[in-house]
Amino acid sequence: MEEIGFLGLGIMGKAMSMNLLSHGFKVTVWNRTLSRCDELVEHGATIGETPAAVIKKCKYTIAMLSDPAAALSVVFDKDGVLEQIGTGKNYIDMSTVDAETSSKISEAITSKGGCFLEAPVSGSKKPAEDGQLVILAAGERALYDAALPVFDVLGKKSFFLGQVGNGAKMKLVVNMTMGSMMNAFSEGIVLADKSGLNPQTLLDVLDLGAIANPMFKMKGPSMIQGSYPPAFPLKHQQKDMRLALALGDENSVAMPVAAASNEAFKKARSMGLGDLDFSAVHETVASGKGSS
Ligand SMILES: NC(=O)C1=CN([C@@H]2O[C@H](COP(=O)(O)OP(=O)(O)OC[C@H]3O[C@@H](n4cnc5c(N)ncnc54)[C@H](OP(=O)(O)O)[C@@H]3O)[C@@H](O)[C@H]2O)C=CC1
Ligand SMILES: O=CC(=O)O
Repeated sequence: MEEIGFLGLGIMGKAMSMNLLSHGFKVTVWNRTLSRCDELVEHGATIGETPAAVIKKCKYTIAMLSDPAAALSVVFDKDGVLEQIGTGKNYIDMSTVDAETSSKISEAITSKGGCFLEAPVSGSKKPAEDGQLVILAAGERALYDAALPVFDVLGKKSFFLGQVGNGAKMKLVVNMTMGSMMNAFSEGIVLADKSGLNPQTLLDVLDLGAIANPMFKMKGPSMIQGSYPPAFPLKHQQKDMRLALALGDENSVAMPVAAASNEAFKKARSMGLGDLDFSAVHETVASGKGSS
C-alpha cells in the first residue's frame, strides 16, 4: 500500500500511526494541535499542514478523532478533507461516532468520487500500541479489502459489517455494554470495601469466576488505589453512552442500566474527571458524591 495519511494524533492516533511507521509504512500526519506531530516526525513521519494537504498527498487517509463534531469539522471545514477528495482517493474514519455522522461523511466523500469506509475500533491505548485492536468496518467493500494490510498491523481481527452505519452501531453497542459493566464493577469495589471486605480479594474472586474479563483485571488494581491514568478518556466513554442511548431511542429499546450509567459518567464529568480514564467513574461512588 502507498503512503498512508493519518489525521488525529490523540491517545489512539499516536499509537496507531507509530505502529504503522514501525511496520515500514510511510505515514504523513496531521493534528489540530500541530506540535503533537513532532514525536511522530522523530520516528520518520512527514507532516501535512492541513487535512486537505494530507488527502492531496496520500491515496489512503485514516482519521482518528474525538467525536462527531471533530469528525465532521475535519471533513467539511476550510482546508478539510472534502477540498481534495475525489476519484482514486480513499478515506477511512476510525473515530467512534454515530451512524448519522458517518453517513453524512460517506455521502459527501462518495458524491465527489472518493471511497469511504468507517472502521471504529474496540480496544484501548495498550491494544493500539500492541496492534491488537478489533476493527469494526463498514462501507465500501473494495476499500476494506485494500486496507487489510493496514488493519492487520493495527488489529488482531477485522470484521466487515456491511453498509455504512453498521460499524458505528456495533462500536456503540459494545461501549454501552462496557460502560455499564464499569459502573457495576465500581459499585462492587466500593460495596466490598465499605462492608469490611478486602477489595483486592474481590478482584481475585472475580478473576476466577464466570465474569472474569480483561477490563476488570487491568483496571481493578489502579481503581482500588484511586489512580486513573487516561487510556480511554471518561469524556469519550460518556459520549459513547450518549450516542448509544440515542440509538436505543431510535429503535425503541429500553436501556435503564445504560441510562443510569450515563448519569454516573455525567456526574464524573461534572466533578472534573473527564480527561481521566473512564474507570474514574469509580470516584462517583467511592467519594460518596454519587447521585444514588
Ligand atoms: N482511547 C481509547 O481507549 C479509545 C478511543 N476510541 C475512540 O477513538 C477516538 C479518539 O480517541 P482518543 O485518541 O482516546 O482521544 P484523544 O482525546 O486522546 O484525541 C482526540 C483527537 O481528536 C482531535 N480533535 C478533537 N477535536 C477536534 C476538532 N474539532 N478538530 C480537529 N481535531 C480534533 C484532537 O486534536 P488535539 O490534539 O488538537 O486536541 C486529538 O487528535 C474517539 O472517538 C474515541 O472514542 C476508540 C477505542 C479506544
Ligand atoms: O472505546 C474504548 C475501548 O476500550 O474500546
